[in-house]
Amino acid sequence: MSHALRPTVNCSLLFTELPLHARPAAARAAGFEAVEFWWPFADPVPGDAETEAFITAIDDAGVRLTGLNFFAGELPGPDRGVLSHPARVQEFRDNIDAVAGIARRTGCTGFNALYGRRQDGTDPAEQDRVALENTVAAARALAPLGGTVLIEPISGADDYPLKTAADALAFVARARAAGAANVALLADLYHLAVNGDDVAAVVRDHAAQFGHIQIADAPGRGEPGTGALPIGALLAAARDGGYTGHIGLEYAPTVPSADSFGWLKTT
Ligand SMILES: O=C(O)C(=O)CO
Repeated sequence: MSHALRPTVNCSLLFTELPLHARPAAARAAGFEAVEFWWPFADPVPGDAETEAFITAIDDAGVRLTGLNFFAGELPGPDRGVLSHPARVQEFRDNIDAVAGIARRTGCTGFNALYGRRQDGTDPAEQDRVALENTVAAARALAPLGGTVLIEPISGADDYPLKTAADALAFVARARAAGAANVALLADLYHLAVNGDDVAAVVRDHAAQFGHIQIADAPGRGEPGTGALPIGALLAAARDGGYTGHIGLEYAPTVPSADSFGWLKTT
């Protein structure tokens, strides 16, 4: 990237041609210094050997882990997060400890807690209450490690209640009012655009408060240049607006992953 914004490669969408543990090294070979992952294990609490293998893959590759999603149920799949699921509170709470353990070992500080879809037969207000309590618990556990709990509007599921930046910012404000200062919006420019948000206005008005930015082009979720989103201009505006964090490259490449970075030279 031709500006000061720093890329981090989302190894849950990029380099999926390779086994999970080979992806950090592939990102390094492509010239990157940082990676992020969706929760890379099937269970909320992985075994010690699984955890070690994951951390070793990152350490051996010589990259930094900058972002990690909390356990999100089946993703992609029916769940898209469990933060607001009353029946899954124990799984989420157990997962907080597992995430904190990885944070301690890796220095990772960005943790995406996907909200989850509305559940048939469950009062939305009850889901929102559970999400708030879980968020506060996660924020408290990660604060001593310098961690931030990220709240992300996503697209592709009508019953996922956080669709716009305003939706997520309202929830962030509630978490902060409940005492969790280390909670922030994850502005995924692709999801916001697909959901019809005014992405330029969101960046203009809130860039300095973003906890993290992720990018993919829209439509299609491919690498920048495969759709119509003015990603270069949006990232420049984010920088001008005071955003200094990483940029998560969270796209599904339309070409082999290693060949999908040409756009970086001109962005
Ligand atoms: O589910 C998705 O599409 C995500 O972006 C998760 O981080």
